[in-house]
Amino acid sequence: MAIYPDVSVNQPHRIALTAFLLGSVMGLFLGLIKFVHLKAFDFYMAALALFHFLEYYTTAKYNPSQTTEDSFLLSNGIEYLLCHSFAILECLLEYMFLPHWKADMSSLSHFIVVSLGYTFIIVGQIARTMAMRTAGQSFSHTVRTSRGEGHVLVKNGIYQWSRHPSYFGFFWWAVGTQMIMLNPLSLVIFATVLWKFFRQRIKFEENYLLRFFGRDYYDYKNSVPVLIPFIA
Ligand SMILES: C[S@@+](CC[C@H](N)C(=O)[O-])C[C@H]1O[C@@H](n2cnc3c(N)ncnc32)[C@H](O)[C@@H]1O
Repeated sequence: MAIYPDVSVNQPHRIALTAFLLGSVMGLFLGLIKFVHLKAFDFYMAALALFHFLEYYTTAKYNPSQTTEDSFLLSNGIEYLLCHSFAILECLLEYMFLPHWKADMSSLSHFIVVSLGYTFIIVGQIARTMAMRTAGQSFSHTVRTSRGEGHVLVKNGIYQWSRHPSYFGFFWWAVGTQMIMLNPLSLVIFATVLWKFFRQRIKFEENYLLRFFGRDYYDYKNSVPVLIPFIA
């Protein structure tokens, strides 16, 4: 088993450039927070850059042999790209036409939604990163259809609380990003698209987990929830 990521699928100049660009986006938007009115948009861009950086970093640290340039998860499908593009557009257009509504934190309802949003982002990111760390070699960005070397059933750590903690984290993180920006349309779109995606993915993934681990996975599945609403 390789200790370091395979350099042929982790070309150093590309990894360095991608990490540099993600760090620059994060630094730029965090640096601008002091000077802009719509601070939530800056936090969103910084959270997005941090999320993609951590996808690669955590894979490289805890599952090095399976790390590739795709571990940044920047090519995460057209729907993912469309959702984030729509969210940026919605945020900026609503701000253009309703600047006071968008950045108004004096109303109690805005305050509650935004505070919950930041909580979801933090909890979601921590859950996602902890899941990748705990699962280690058992984690893979694509669902395994055959049991690979080093793939063991993980039930410890954060997997005691949710049986799909990285999906739980991703879902709540994404919902939180739309809540902090007070993006009503994108909130509905993100929640619906991700809910459908994870419901189908969990069904598919669990079919294989039951084949790999049999009764052990069956018992685990029946005792630990997912913690995404209405996904049993
Ligand atoms: C993207 S990871 C997601 C893991 C898990 N669904 C989660 O949300 O943390 C997908 C891979 O994890 C593996 N996997 C999922 N749950 C697992 C568990 N409890 N133990 C070991 N492998 C697991 C699946 O076989 C699949 O190849």
